[in-house]
Amino acid sequence: MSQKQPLLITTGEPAGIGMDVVLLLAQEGKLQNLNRPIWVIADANAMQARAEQLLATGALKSCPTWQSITVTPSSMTDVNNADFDIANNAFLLLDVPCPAPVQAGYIDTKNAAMVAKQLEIAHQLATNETVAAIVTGPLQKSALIDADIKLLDGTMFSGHTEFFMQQSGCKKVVMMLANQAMKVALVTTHLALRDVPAAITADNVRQTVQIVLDDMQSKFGMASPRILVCGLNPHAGEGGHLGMEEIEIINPVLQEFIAAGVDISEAMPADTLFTTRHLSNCDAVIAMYHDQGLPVLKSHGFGDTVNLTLGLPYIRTSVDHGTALDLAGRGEASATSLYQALIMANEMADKSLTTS
Ligand SMILES: NC(=O)c1ccc[n+]([C@@H]2O[C@H](COP(=O)([O-])OP(=O)(O)OC[C@H]3O[C@@H](n4cnc5c(N)ncnc54)[C@H](O)[C@@H]3O)[C@@H](O)[C@H]2O)c1
Ligand SMILES: N[C@H](C(=O)O)[C@H](O)COP(=O)(O)O
Repeated sequence: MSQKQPLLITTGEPAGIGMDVVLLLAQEGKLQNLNRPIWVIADANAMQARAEQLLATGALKSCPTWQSITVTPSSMTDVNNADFDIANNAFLLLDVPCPAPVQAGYIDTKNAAMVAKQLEIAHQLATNETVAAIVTGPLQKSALIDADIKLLDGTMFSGHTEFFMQQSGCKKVVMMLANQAMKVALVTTHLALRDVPAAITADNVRQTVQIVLDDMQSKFGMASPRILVCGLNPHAGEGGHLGMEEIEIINPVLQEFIAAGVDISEAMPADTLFTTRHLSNCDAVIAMYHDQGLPVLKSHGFGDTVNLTLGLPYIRTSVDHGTALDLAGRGEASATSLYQALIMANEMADKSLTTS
């Protein structure tokens, strides 16, 4: 095996495009050019079936080769000692079987536990440093919720970000999405819009800014990042006439950072923050909620964007897209976001080797 630790891909929802994009990158030789072994968690039979489906569409010209190993909690030692023939295989497949048959494009909630299992294994392998980073494929949050799969604290499964945060014992992590045009970090993540205002607390804003500052340095090598912050309300509250969160909560916290010499703005109107003049003079934007920041970012590079979690004890990057059930097995899914997520994880892993 190569001396470098592997990058671990979870393929997520088996009915979605997670396995498709792995197979497409393998065909292009893009899993093999990263200089690290690639491990992939999936159902081995479903992976074989998806490859045959993609061969039938013509999207795959020939079937990539991979080596397979069965994974159970008791076989983790085998995984750690896997003798992976990297020269002749695109990836090592960690086989986690699905209890129900997999049909591309059609969710079966009986397979939701297998999706959660992928994340548990990934967390375990990243925590014990068997793998250098986790790169997640898309899962269908509603399938896990419908199957009554909960986060560690007993609340509804809301996403990878919250899952890895709780598994790692972190009180707070930050979702950031990044592409060539911008980096956007979020104060709140997968929360109903009506619950957002209550979650905009001084502690939440302060912890978000601190994690962004720390990880912009440790993960992107920026010692003094320039950060712009969105207000919560239209026109950043219009001087208090359209909401008081900016005056009472957000700006007092931002002023603490400004006083400490951090290059950060006070709350700005979100509609004009995302303009070229401002973006060209900043390294990261902090948005208050999911659909304040992510639509702008994705409209500037859906397919070339990486989702990453800041504040975790290990590296986790992800695709920018969902399960795309309409494209699964059809050979029409783009694998560029997975490739960008792998490149970013690889660079961060190399960087942590040189700085540790
Ligand atoms: N990383 C993740 O796990 C992740 C990310 C986003 C959404 N989701 C989940 O995915 C499910 C479906 O979400 P959605 O429909 O909002 O978003 P989606 O990204 O699955 O699909 C939105 C549109 O983009 C297209 N698309 C998506 N990925 C593509 C690709 N690789 N190449 C070409 N076209 C692509 C789809 O065909 C669809 O038209 C939801 O359960 C959502 O929570 C998961
Ligand atoms: N909010 C993410 C996005 O829009 O791409 C997506 O839902 C994935 O979130 P997790 O990485 O937490 O599953």
